[in-house]
Amino acid sequence: MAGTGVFADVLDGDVYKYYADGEWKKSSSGKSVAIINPTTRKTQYKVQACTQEEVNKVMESAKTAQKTWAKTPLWKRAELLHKAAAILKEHKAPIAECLVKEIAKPAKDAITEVVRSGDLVSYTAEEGVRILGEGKFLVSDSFPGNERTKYCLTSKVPLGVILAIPPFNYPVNLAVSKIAPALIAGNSLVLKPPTQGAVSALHMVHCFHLAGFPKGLISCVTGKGSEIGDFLTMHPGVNCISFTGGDTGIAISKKAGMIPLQMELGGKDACIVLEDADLDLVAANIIKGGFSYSGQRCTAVKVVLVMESVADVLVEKVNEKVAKLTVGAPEDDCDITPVVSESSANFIEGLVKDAKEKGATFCQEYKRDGNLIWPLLLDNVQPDMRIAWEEPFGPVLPVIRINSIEEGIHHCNASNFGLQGCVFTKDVNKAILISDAMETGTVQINSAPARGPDHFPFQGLKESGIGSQGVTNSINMMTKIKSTVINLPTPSYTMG
Ligand SMILES: NC(=O)C1=CN([C@@H]2O[C@H](COP(=O)(O)OP(=O)(O)OC[C@H]3O[C@@H](n4cnc5c(N)ncnc54)[C@H](OP(=O)(O)O)[C@@H]3O)[C@@H](O)[C@H]2O)C=CC1
Ligand SMILES: O=C(O)[C@H](O)COP(=O)(O)O
Repeated sequence: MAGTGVFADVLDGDVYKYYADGEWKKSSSGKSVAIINPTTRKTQYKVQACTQEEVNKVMESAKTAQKTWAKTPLWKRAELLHKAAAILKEHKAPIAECLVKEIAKPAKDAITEVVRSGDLVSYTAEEGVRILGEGKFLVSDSFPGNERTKYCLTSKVPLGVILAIPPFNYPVNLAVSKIAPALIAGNSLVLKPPTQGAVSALHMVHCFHLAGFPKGLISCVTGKGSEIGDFLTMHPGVNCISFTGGDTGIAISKKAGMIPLQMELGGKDACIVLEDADLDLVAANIIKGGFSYSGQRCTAVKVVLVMESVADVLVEKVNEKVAKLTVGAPEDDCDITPVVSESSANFIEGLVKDAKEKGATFCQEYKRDGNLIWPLLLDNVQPDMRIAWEEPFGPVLPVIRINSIEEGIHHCNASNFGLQGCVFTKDVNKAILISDAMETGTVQINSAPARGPDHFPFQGLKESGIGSQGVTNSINMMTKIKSTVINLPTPSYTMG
């Protein structure tokens, strides 16, 4: 159970502690931040509201710990990560329990998130050993005007202190996707978990603690992003920020100093459906892509662009499946569970009302109880409706009927976002042309968008992000190239 057994140290009375210098601590602020259970809408947990002074101390320890960690052999760093991964998986049940309570993730998906996270940590350890164990050897005579007098040796070196800020929807997985590459590459890491999801993240951090990482190498400071966020992201001790979330990331990019940024932001992933598509496959993917975790995935299908000639049949097939979705509590493993907060539910409702006023066809009756919103397909959505462009982050999916492929591509590319998209057709040649024309970081052919498997490159164009993640890209992003050049007094040619 959360906060008990091996996790007892994390809890003090009814407030979870923060993690600094290898210890669980109470904040000197004497204040806490409440985490509201999206289902009961009552306070479920409380976390420390850390102070700026505490953040300063964490940054200092992170800097000191990193210097020693960078001198720790790569195989030893990998060994500790494998240990943490095993502990994480062993304790999947209490961590999943937190995910259910603080972000209303369906019970089975919560377990999957923790197991997937353990696998990600192990995979990163292995990948790190491979790619960080290799460098480059260059010789000078390949560049015009040079003799073979210079040998250049390159290797990848750590950046220093990495600040990781994940969002509420995958507070464990999107935290370890930053922690593991940072650590294997020889960096230290400061985690600022999302408030909704903080307790799951604290339990995950405890698994790293139990694995025996050096003091100060990993820290976790809690508090509202709106209160300590700027102080963290503009802190001079931070050498790199890896952020996943919404528009906040755009503001951070403008404020951060001259440091590498990895930004994974919002999306409006389009699903383009051609006349020749297998409509049963499309309907199944729209359900999985649009409604899993109640649409609260950056990679959720967020607009369907279907050719008019097959639209009626597709909408009917999707509606049949929507009717079968179970709606209710995450503890009961329902398909559709309450969205993360009341303000999120209100925002979604605003989009629905706007679509109603402007004449969208409601395939189901709009129904809401607290934060629980029943799945809703909106047909005949027009470009003047907000839902055609905005990201609901909820179980409401717009369908726009199109008369040409160009119209579909135009709608996709007119979006401010450019995360992923998908196209359904049996004609692979058309699929490739459409994929090339779509201004998104990834296009899936005949499947819904997805970030996983976690070693695939994952990146957004435009307002969807900066840089690329996925295990290998994240390790590379959290390192820089260091060159050593050996200058010879006379040219030397191999076997010369
Ligand atoms: N492209 C991708 O890979 C993904 C993108 N997302 C996107 O994330 C959004 C949903 O997640 P959500 O958690 O609501 O996103 P937010 O942008 O609201 O929050 C993300 C994180 O930023 C923190 N934060 C808030 N304000 C600041 C600040 N001023 N400085 C620093 N950090 C701050 C939050 O903390 P706190 O909770 O305390 O406010 C949280 O940890 C959606 O737009 C979704 O598309 C989600 C998953 C993957
Ligand atoms: O927030 C998200 O959407 C996650 O990054 C999704 O991961 P997945 O597409 O692999 O479920």
